[in-house]
Amino acid sequence: MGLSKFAFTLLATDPKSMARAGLWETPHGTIETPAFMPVGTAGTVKGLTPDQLVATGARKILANTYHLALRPGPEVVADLGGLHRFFDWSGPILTDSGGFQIFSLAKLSRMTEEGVTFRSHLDGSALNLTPEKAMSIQEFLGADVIMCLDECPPADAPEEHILRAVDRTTRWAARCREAHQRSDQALFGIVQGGTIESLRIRSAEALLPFDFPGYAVGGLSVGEPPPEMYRTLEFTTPVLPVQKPRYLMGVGRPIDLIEGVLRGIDLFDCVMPTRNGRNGMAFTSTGPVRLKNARHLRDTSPLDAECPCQACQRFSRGYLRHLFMCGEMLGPILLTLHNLTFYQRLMKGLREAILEGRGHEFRASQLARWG
Ligand SMILES: CNc1nc2cc3c(=O)[nH]c(N)nc3c(CC[C@H]3O[C@@H](OC)[C@H](OC)[C@@H]3OC)c2[nH]1
Repeated sequence: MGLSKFAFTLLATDPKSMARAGLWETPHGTIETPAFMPVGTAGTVKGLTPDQLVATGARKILANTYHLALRPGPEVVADLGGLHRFFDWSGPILTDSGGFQIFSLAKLSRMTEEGVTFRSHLDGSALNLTPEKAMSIQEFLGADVIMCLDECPPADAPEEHILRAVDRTTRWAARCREAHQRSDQALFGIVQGGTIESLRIRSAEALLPFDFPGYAVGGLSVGEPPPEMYRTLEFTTPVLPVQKPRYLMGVGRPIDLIEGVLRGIDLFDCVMPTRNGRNGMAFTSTGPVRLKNARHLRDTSPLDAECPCQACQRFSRGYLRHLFMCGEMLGPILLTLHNLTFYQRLMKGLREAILEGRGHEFRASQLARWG
């Protein structure tokens, strides 16, 4: 059975929370969970070479179907050897189905039962994304983990809109399951339902019979208050299979990763460490640091004394600030390197705490230091 390639082994579950630590086998290596996946939208984590990315501790990255489907196009990526060859990444890769990006990026988009029609944000050309096309695109790209095409309603959508999105997402999941051919790829179902318990349960229960190798919690990190996201996880993850990985899409800040793990999430992705890094905002073990702030002008201290990354081991805060003030490209590169190292070290610490039975104490230990 092809999907035996995606065995997920639980190593420990925290006695006082839903936190778990596990090992997830993929055709491109084993992922230690909980894990954070850096976002690489157009086939690159902006500013980093693959070796630098490995140095941060990352073992899995994302590409993004919407961007690559438009440019250079799935067939071109396939002709160039597929995503792993394309950016010479030997680790696992996950792609999204593209539906979410279409709503956040495309100029015009319209959704019907058939699929989503939209105009490319690049050249305005009209495109049509159906569940079947989302499968063939992701098969051409060749990621290890691919996502169903789903409908992610805005956080403030009325309940009947969220209900319609849940049921369409379920119908599209059936079409994706039907259309997906490659047995060396794991197709994840995506649970919708906003922050409404009955609709989250409806969505999760409707996806269980498909026996997906993993389940994503979608429809969050779309503007809802964090406590609403946490509450939603509390009644959503228990409906999902214990023995399958759970992926919370688009999340989040460091505290959101901790709160998500404590509520049973295994995988995360977010642009925050890379995007904030490019803008001079660093996550550190004593809280966030805005490097463009004048207070760092003559600061000889490292960005984060506990961090093993190049930015912290070799340079002063004064130098890093200088790079940003001059618009030097080394600034964003070094802070991207640092922020991803911070996220990977955070997940490593959380995983070790869970393995030692003290996962539930991890939040307090971190918050005390972040100020
Ligand atoms: C920021 N908040 C957020 N909430 C989200 C909710 C959904 C959702 O319900 N369904 C789908 N299909 N995708 C979602 C996504 C996009 C994740 C992708 O966004 C990409 O980041 C730019 C990344 O791809 C490099 C990732 O692909 C795996 C969300 N992002």
